[in-house]
Amino acid sequence: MQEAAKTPIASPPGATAASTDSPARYRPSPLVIFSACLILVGAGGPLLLRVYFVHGGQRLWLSALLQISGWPLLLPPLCVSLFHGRRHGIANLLLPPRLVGAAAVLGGFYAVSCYVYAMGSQALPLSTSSLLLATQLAFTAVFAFLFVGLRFTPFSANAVLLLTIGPAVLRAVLGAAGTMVCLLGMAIKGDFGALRSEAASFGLGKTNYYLVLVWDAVSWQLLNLGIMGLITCASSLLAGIMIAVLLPLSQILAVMFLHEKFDGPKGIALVLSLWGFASYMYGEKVQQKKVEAQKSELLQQQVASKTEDLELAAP
Ligand SMILES: Nc1ncnc2[nH]cnc12
Repeated sequence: MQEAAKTPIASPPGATAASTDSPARYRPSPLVIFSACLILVGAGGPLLLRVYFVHGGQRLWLSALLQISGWPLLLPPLCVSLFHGRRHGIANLLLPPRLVGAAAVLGGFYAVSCYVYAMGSQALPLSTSSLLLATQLAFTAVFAFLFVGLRFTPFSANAVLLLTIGPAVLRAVLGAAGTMVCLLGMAIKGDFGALRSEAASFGLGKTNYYLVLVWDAVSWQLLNLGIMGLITCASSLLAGIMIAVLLPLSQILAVMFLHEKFDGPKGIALVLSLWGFASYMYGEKVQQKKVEAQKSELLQQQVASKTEDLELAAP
């Protein structure tokens, strides 16, 4: 998308390469569409976390764990990728230990950030905590501006190829490290002992208590998988935009399932986020048209110079 437009040498793996002789049209790749859908389905993560608190849940480390612990869901597709990639040599599939170490440290910070998000979700209505989630876009935009103005070289193109497997591995490492921190926090705070009594007194019943926990963990994982997919296949900016799009969706879900009020400021936030999304899409279209126009101009110049050469060479 936007970052891809700045990288004329290689497109990100998920971008549908437009051939030079096809009409100038941008089509998001199936992977990009799939990742965007995962983010929309992942809206269930913040919703179910709020359901947990609204109906009597109180354990903060447990709710941080829910946001992280779905990472084993990545293992089956990861094993399939590794199995398919084995003919390129197992050494090529292993990530450098320093990178794995860095992901593990980040996993620790991730656990703390999930704990803080859980505090927000406990104290605030879903529509307000979603508003905070959407502010990620501002940070993403700044970091995308700082780091992603880089052009693709053969080395970074190779890195993109490696990264098609890398993010899933890194996410699993991040999740495993974060899970350890949350389990430790749960043990210290006595969450394991409190689980049974919390389930027994849960407003929606014992079975629903466990269902809420399981589906919340799954939803958060889908949300984060979608975010990672968009970052890898399109751009971090588009990922940020999609997270911001979760805002109106969360507001609608909050009104429907949690009977939250829909007041003026929330309406303004909703209009602004939809406007921002539309503006991004429009900008993408304009940018893509410019790139395609440059491409076809270049093609015409090449054809003209070839014709000239042929005319000169003719007897
Ligand atoms: N991507 C994310 N954003 C905010 N909170 C989260 N908790 C788990 N994943 C999260």
